[in-house]
Amino acid sequence: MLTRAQKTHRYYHITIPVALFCFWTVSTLHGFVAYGLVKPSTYVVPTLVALAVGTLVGYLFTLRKALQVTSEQFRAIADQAQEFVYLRRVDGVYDYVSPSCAEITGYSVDDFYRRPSLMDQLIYPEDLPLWQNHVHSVNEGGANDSFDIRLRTVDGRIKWINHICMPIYDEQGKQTGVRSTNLDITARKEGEDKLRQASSIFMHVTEGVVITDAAIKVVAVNQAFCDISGYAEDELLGNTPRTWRSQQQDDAFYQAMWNSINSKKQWRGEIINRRKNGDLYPAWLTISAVSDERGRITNYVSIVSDISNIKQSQERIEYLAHHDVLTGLPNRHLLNDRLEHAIQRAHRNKTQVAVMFLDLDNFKSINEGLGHPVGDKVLKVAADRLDQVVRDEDTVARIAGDEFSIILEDIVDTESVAILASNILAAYASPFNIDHHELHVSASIGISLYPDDGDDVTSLVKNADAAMHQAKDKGKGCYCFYTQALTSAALERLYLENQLRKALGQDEFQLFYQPQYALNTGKLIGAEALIRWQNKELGLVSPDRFIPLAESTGLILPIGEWVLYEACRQIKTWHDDGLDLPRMGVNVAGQQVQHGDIVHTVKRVLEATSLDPMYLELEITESFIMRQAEEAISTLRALKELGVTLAIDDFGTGYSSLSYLKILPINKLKVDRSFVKDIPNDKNSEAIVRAVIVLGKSLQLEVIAEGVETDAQEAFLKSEACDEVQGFYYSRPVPADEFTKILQLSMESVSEACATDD
Ligand SMILES: Nc1nc2c(ncn2[C@@H]2O[C@H](COP(=O)(O)O[C@H]3[C@@H](O)[C@H](n4cnc5c(=O)[nH]c(N)nc54)O[C@@H]3COP(=O)(O)O)[C@@H](O)[C@H]2O)c(=O)[nH]1
Repeated sequence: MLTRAQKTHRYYHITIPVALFCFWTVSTLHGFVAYGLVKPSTYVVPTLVALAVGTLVGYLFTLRKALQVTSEQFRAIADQAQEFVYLRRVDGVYDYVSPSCAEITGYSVDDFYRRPSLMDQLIYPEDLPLWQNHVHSVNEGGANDSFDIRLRTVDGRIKWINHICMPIYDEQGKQTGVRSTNLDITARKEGEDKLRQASSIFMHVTEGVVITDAAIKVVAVNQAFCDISGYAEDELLGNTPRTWRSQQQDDAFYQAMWNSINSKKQWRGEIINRRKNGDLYPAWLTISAVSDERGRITNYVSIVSDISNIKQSQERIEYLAHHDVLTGLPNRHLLNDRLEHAIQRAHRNKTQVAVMFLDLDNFKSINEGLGHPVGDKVLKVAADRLDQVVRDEDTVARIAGDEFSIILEDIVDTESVAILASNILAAYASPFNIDHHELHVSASIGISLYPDDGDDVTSLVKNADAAMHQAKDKGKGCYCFYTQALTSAALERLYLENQLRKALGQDEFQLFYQPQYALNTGKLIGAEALIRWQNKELGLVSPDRFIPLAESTGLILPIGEWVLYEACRQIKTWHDDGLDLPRMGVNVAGQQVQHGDIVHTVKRVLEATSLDPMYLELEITESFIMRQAEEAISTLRALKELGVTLAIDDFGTGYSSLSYLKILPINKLKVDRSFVKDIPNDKNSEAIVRAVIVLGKSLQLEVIAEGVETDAQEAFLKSEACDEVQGFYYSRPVPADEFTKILQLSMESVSEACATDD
């Protein structure tokens, strides 16, 4: 590779001898012509001058040759150098550029010769201030300089170089340029970066890292491990992992661990370690063996994660998955597990297991009437009382809402189970005092026995549930053992429920209307709307059969709303058709009132049907009103404010409190038909009916007697001055078209009576 100077002066060594020879020839010829051949001075002087000049030139040539050799040696070295070497004049022109410039920068030697100061243009923009400083200080006569800097190669890559720069001066000490070597240190820089990152990770990672040598002596630990273990770094360095061993793992554990490390170069798993303060903690540990290039293990790197929190969360999740949060009792899953095991044990030991299914009787009223916080407290007290009655080895579980289940193992005889059931009922006998409320909570209990009533979890729980429903049907607050007959009853109930769910959508309901009359005038004063269910498969289903089911399944809400709408629509239609009906009585189930939406529902229905509220009478059962007296009052008042009238249905059956009767916003008492039925044979019934009529009068309430079937009953009621009557004696409940005829007849008789009066 030729430098720019070599290229310029490559023919000088021929030019100078030729010039000397010309000088000697011209001088000698000049002497010969001027002084003649014989005179020595004519050729001696030029010869001496030529010899002297020749000697001097020869010396200079030797000197130059020596310089040229040195320069060629420099070039040879520079050409071979890994570094990119250049000589640059102060004006930026390159006198020499080594070939490795192409490898480092991507630009060729000729690119550098052609483009002065090319190096300045390659500097990475962020490093330009550093470079410009350097150039400035070199130009200002600065000394040698060495630093790392980034440049951008021809294809846009960034490379790190170590730049060494020395100023070049002429004989007068004036700086003529610079000599520079540039070593590509990109790989080293990347290595340093990686090392820095690794070191940063080592120091800051939240997992503990322990590095041992091949002899398993700790050579490095990070801060995280010191935090986890409680040891300071210098307490660990030089020691072995025995320092934090917990002795919780046996020899076989360590044997398996080392087998894995030796064969797979790695082991990972859970381990119990001991902190410096003696506490044990679970850790997730990964140990990796590190080998040198010859495959010899040089170190072991352990990564330790303290998983105490994860373990605690796991245990919490496990607990929540198997327990009821409110009461802390096992939930349905755990109950099923335990029952499964109990059955297996009983099977092996030829013993019996009893399953009790317990449902609180009036919990819904409390929960909805007094609010869920009170309901929650009731459930807790109910759970505590249960827990106190059963044996330690029995399982008490809360399986849903107000339903609990108890597993009794190793029972000697069914009598002992019955005694326990009685004890549970007795435990609920005393009132629950919650938030200043004295609440009376009873329970219904169903009992099934393994192996007689089922040999698996599902059938035992299902049969205990069926027995519990039997206890409810028997009047609540009692217990029942499962019998085979209950299964068919439960199946029928399920079938009925499924049909009932579809009934509204399939338009299977219809309203019948039963007339009500003023006893002293015989005038039609109203009608009671009574629902009928015509099902394709079941035929006509009595409300006595499906209303309790609708109430227990919550279906009473949509069904009740449908009844309300249909009754209001019908009376409005009659009115629009000019048929006079002063009042329409509609039965409202307790749940509809408790649900809290009844006021809005009634308002919405009245608006939708454009019925004047004065024509609507809501009949609410006495038992519900008295159970929920305090809570019901505000709802009844709101209903009254809408303009509707209110009647207490089935009066006489629900232990009315006189104090409540006085403040309830009601208009009418409806004597239950069970009392009317026994008139005139039963003096007690007569006395009750008489008392209700007197009570109604004293409270300025109207009294209607329902279930009137005979003229004797009517005569009795007349003699006691009962206001109104309803019953088969006058008419059975009839469909709307038949009732239209009753209405028309009634209007005709009224106009006849008016005509007679006239
Ligand atoms: N929540 C709702 N309950 C309703 C609705 N429709 C009816 N019911 C309740 O179902 C029970 C049975 O009702 P039903 O079979 O319709 O019986 C009513 C009358 O038919 C019957 N009655 C009337 N007069 C006589 C009679 O002289 N003798 C006799 N043996 N029975 C007679 O009484 C029932 C009306 O009772 P009541 O509502 O108490 O006035 C019943 O409890 C209904 O309340 C509904 O839409 N929603």
